[in-house]
Amino acid sequence: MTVTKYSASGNDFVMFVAQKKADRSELAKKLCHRQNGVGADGLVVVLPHPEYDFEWEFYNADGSVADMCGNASRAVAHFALEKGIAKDNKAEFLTGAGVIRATINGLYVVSDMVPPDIISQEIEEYGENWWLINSGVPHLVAVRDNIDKFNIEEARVLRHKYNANIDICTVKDDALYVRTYERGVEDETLACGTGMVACFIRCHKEGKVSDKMKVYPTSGEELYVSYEEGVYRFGGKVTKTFVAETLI
Ligand SMILES: N[C@@H](CCC[C@H](N)C(=O)O)C(=O)O
Repeated sequence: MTVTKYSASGNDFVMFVAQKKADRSELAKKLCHRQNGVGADGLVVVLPHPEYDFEWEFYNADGSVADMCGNASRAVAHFALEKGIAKDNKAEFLTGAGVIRATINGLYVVSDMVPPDIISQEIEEYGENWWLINSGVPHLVAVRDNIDKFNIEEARVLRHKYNANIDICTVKDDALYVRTYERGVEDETLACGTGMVACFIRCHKEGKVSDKMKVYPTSGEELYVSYEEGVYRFGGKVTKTFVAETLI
């Protein structure tokens, strides 16, 4: 099987085109395995759709299905354009969280995110206030003075208690800095798109950021999140790493 590997702000994905929906959970685990497979945070399968350019199946590295992935939404838009599945530098596709519209400009891809749901602003854990926000998938978000220290054991406890990804963020020098413990990878990843958007949403609602902010995840890559005409928008570069024939 031929697969394409992408990195989007440090989140990495294996992707391929298929014709029919299937349970590809075991395949996702094998392909995403860092030693015995291709190695990735997630698998994206692009499938035909009668109304949109395509629809996707998204799997985390542990084989679990997730409704949305902000970084993969940008990478798959680039992939679909190259394959001729999307046209005119635009991709419109169906995810478990709803329809994503992406604009592709070379390697720079911007996704219009699905409308978020702020589930709770009143969660108190480990001496701080967390907001539970669904920005496509659920994120528990705390804002701190600095994010140098991220207690992964505590994040793991919260991840299971709330069945959410866990994010800490800080605003510094007109930019937002974000670290995310990801569900389904079960560790901190180099970046998480829906996590960056969820952090922006909380900071924006609290008046800590302007309508458009540079955002830096753990990888150090520069992205932006904005709130324009009622839409949260997430943009940055994607990297097509390689195309390979797998024997898995
Ligand atoms: N890395 C993604 C989010 C992928 C899904 C997440 N791990 C979950 O299971 O909720 C992103 O860039 O948004």
